[in-house]
Amino acid sequence: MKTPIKILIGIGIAIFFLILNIAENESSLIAETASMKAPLSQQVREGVDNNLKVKGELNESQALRNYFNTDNLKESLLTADIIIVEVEEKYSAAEIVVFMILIGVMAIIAFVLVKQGSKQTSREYDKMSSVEFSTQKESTITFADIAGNEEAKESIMELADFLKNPEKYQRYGARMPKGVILYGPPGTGKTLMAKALASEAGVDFLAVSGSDFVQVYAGLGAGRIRNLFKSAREKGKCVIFIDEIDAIGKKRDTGGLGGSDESNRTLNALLTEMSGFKGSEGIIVMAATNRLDILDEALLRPGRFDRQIEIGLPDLKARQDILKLYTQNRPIEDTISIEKIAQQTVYFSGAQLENLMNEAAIYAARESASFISEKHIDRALCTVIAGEEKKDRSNIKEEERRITAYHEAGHTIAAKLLSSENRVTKVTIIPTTKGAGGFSMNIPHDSMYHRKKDMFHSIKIALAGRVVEELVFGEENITTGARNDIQKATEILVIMIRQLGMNEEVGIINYDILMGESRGAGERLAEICNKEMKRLYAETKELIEENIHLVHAIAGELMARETLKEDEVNRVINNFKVA
Ligand SMILES: Nc1ncnc2c1ncn2[C@@H]1O[C@H](COP(=O)(O)OP(=O)(O)OP(=O)(O)O)[C@@H](O)[C@H]1O
Ligand SMILES: [Zn+2]
Repeated sequence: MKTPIKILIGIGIAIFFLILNIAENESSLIAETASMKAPLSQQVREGVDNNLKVKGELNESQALRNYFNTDNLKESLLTADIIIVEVEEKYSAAEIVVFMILIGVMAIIAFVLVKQGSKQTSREYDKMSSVEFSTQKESTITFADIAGNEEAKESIMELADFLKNPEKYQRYGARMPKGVILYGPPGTGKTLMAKALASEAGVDFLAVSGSDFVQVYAGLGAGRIRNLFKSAREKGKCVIFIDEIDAIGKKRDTGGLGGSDESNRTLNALLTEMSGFKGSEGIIVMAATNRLDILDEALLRPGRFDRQIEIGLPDLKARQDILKLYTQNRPIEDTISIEKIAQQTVYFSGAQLENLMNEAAIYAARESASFISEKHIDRALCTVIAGEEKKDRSNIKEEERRITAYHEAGHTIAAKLLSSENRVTKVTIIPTTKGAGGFSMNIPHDSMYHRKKDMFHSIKIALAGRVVEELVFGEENITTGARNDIQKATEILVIMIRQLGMNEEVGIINYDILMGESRGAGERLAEICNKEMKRLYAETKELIEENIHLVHAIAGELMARETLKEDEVNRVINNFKVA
């Protein structure tokens, strides 16, 4: 862009001088002698009168020559009977031609510049709207390269089968899922999963990032989406992978701030494209995000990203598997215990574990050591944890793990004791996207109605985390970990009391309807809710106190193994029943 700027400056200077020139030529006087109308002499003299410039053409008349020396030129000329004509000095034909050529040249330059610019923008536009995705035919990554996350792997393997044998599913009228969202913390292998799916199914892999679609030019994002799907269709079967889907798929603004218009348009294009292709076409769109909760609901509807798979941080066992994977092809000293490293790397993601082994390898290489030894790994641990005092940090972590283990054990034991129908399918102390720790429970119930007693049970199960914290660590050491639990318990209780007529004192009244008329009911309701909650908390505490041995057992197992599956939970509890 350098030459055009220089040309522009040149043109500017030319215009400036031209204007100056025109201004100078304004209102000149031409004096002629009466006898001689046409000036003969080449000599020109100028005089100034009342700011008027007088140009006299000198001919033989000596008189005129003298007049230039007087003060009052115009008057003197007139009294001397010299005709003066006041004229706008005309440009000569040559001057006009030059002037026109100049304007012409300028116009041409301007035209070329504009055209060049627009060509460049349109070229840029073309380049941008044709997304530069990385395509890989049968990328080399397979499911064998991914450790941990067994459940997620299983459901993605299912998809691979869908892609490989669509006929098998079509025969039964099964609809192939179009979109899958992988969600979870960064570096947990979401991209790996998508790549493995493509390679396992032997199809192309089209990878883009959501942030590629956030563009300055209006409509560009939407254009890129359309192009992406166009090339996908041309390829036939393929996996489209959209990393950071949240960049385009954030909840749409209903407030209508102009700024979000563009991303709305991109999101709409994506939704349209996804409804546009048939499942049988063999295209699967995979998207990854760190946060499922900020995505627009429209994205998660059936026919779009209707499968959501959580990819969590690895637990102890998964960390061991990942570490094994990354020590496989490295010279590791025999004395190194993978299990011990796994224990030291609580809350590490797969990417961090990979990084850890890589750093250790670098340290070993620097020393030209024959093996990667414990000291290299220790040093690498410090580097990866970056700056923080390793010892302190692992102490904090240990305490955190203990608290989380007991808190989750509380939920688990309460769930198992309150109803034999309750199944605890999984407990973990590895943070999930839903918060620290994780506890999942299946209650086989009639989904149409919830019984009053089930609702009370749900509240107690929610409170049990806090109850255990209080019982085991003391009232002063209770933590913020119960925030979501308290929210959930409150929500259930308030609905029971305000809307469902499940509290004798309040009666069978919908307080949301009544509220407008009776002021002060709010305070009374708050009092009743509080009283109810206190009762439920006390009952939960009693239940837990009687069974604290079970809590200790589950917490102990959790600290040792981080994640317990259903059968392991049942085994721990049953051990006590038999004894
Ligand atoms: N479960 C795993 N097994 C093996 N390697 C893993 C695993 N998880 C992560 N890694 C390593 O971490 C790297 C980064 O993983 P990946 O890019 O798939 O994470 P991601 O979840 O997509 O992260 P982000 O959210 O940051 O995009 C991988 O290339 C791999 O080396
Ligand atoms: Zn909890």
